[in-house]
Amino acid sequence: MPVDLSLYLVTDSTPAILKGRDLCTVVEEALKGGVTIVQYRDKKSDTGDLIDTAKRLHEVTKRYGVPLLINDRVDVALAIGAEGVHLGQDDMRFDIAKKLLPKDAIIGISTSTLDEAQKAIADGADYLGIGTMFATPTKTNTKSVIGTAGTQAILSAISDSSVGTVAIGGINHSNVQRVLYQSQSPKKALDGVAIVSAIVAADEPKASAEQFAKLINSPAPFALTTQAPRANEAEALLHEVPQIVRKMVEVHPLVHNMINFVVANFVANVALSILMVLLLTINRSGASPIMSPYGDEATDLCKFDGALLINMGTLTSESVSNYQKAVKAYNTRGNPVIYDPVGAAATEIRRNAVYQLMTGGYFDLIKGNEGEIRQVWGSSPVQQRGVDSGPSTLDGQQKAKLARDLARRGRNVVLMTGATDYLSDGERVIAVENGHPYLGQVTGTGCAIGSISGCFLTAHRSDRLLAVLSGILMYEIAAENAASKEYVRGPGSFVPAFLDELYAIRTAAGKGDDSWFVGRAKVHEVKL
Ligand SMILES: Cc1ncc(COP(=O)(O)OP(=O)(O)O)c(N)n1
Ligand SMILES: Cc1ncsc1CCOP(=O)(O)O
Repeated sequence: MPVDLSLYLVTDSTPAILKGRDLCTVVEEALKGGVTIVQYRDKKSDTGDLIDTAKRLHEVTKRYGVPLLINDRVDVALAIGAEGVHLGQDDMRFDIAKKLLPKDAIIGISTSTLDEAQKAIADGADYLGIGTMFATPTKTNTKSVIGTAGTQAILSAISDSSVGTVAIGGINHSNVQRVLYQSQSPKKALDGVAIVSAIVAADEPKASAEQFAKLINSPAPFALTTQAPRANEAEALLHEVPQIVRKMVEVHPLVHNMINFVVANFVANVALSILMVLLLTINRSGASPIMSPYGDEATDLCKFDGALLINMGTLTSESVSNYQKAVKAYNTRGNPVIYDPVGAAATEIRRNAVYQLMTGGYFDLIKGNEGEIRQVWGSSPVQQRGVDSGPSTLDGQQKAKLARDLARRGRNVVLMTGATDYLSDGERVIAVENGHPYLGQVTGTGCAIGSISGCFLTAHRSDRLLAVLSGILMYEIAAENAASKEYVRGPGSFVPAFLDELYAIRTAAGKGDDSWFVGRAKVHEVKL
């Protein structure tokens, strides 16, 4: 019978985690809460004590009809008749363990690379413990931290195998749904998650396990199925754009901007031109919009069910923890989160911030220039100077592929901005050639796209790519209209004209007038 790996408890008897409590009592509480498999992992005890504790644990797990596996020690598993073992790469060889253990014993193998996974499958492992997912104080001697992207790469390469899979390392209530969602490859998903401290160290292990079981068995609040491309995808999407703009105007969405101080004023004005906006920067004054980069406020602000924009243009030592708090609040509620990794590759601190944010939360949309998107992908070969993209080294097809691959990896939407914008949800790739060079000469015009996208993602949740596309088109057509005014002579006179044109489109759309859009979109689908 296949083993239920969905909520896999790995024990730890160290004082920092077990906190002096009786291991069997803690495990029994966790079993009451819904743990489906238990691994006894104890690196310190002598063999005699290991056997005694394992025996007691086995009495408990048998009462709940849940298998007990022993970490590393085939001899202990044999001594107490446990259902199986979990072996690391440096433990007893699989073929020897297989020979020693009963035929139906469960054998799980730790894997952090594709080679290890393939070898374990070829040997006949029942399941793979894939990790380390995230760095964790519970095990500091881990070989590598592979995140959801590394896990997805392994799952994708072994999708033909029916081997069981669990992820391990740093998994807790706030990230478990994202781990399951973002690790998923098109043909193979994780069968479960392995947890140590979030259950064993919890004040109430039963409640903790119950909460995990609930989260594992319900879809991630931000989960959406990506749409398969239609025959004439670009045309089909364009057909829907005017109604999405009308919807956005009607819905009046709120966007919580954690934006850099250089562009805050401009972004606020852009957003106000198209809707009502909740703008967060530094001060609060009377009834004007709330101004704060304070992550703790997100717990209240996310209740408005708008979007969150993280724009790390003016990063400080406190920014990342504030962003993380806000992302957690919005992710938990399933509201859209946009990440604009401004200047991502410029400094070591920014590169680390990208890593921390990408591993710590789910972003519905990642929006950036070529240099930023390359850094997020993790392959930036060039040092970015300031926040500009720098000279491009990719042709159109390569840009489209990078946007597609990053979106596929994160199971979200990616917008790579430039003279041509590339937008992808991992399946469809759309190139947009609207806009005007003046946009590149006014600071904040790129950042404002993050805020605009937030409005559209809030108003139209069922197709994120279409939502973002509608926002870009409204924005870039407004820019073209502004630049064509005869009184616009350069970036200075362009800005007020641009705000006016955004306002004009919003007013027209509010009256059901779609004429602003007719024949204007310069959009095509990129086939890869
Ligand atoms: C389910 C599961 N996956 C991975 C591990 C890690 O095992 P290993 O690499 O042997 O490291 P130690 O647990 O021995 O520190 C695991 N125990 N369980
Ligand atoms: C045993 C093990 N192997 C990789 S990470 C890890 C520990 C996971 O502990 P936690 O769930 O507390 O992060």
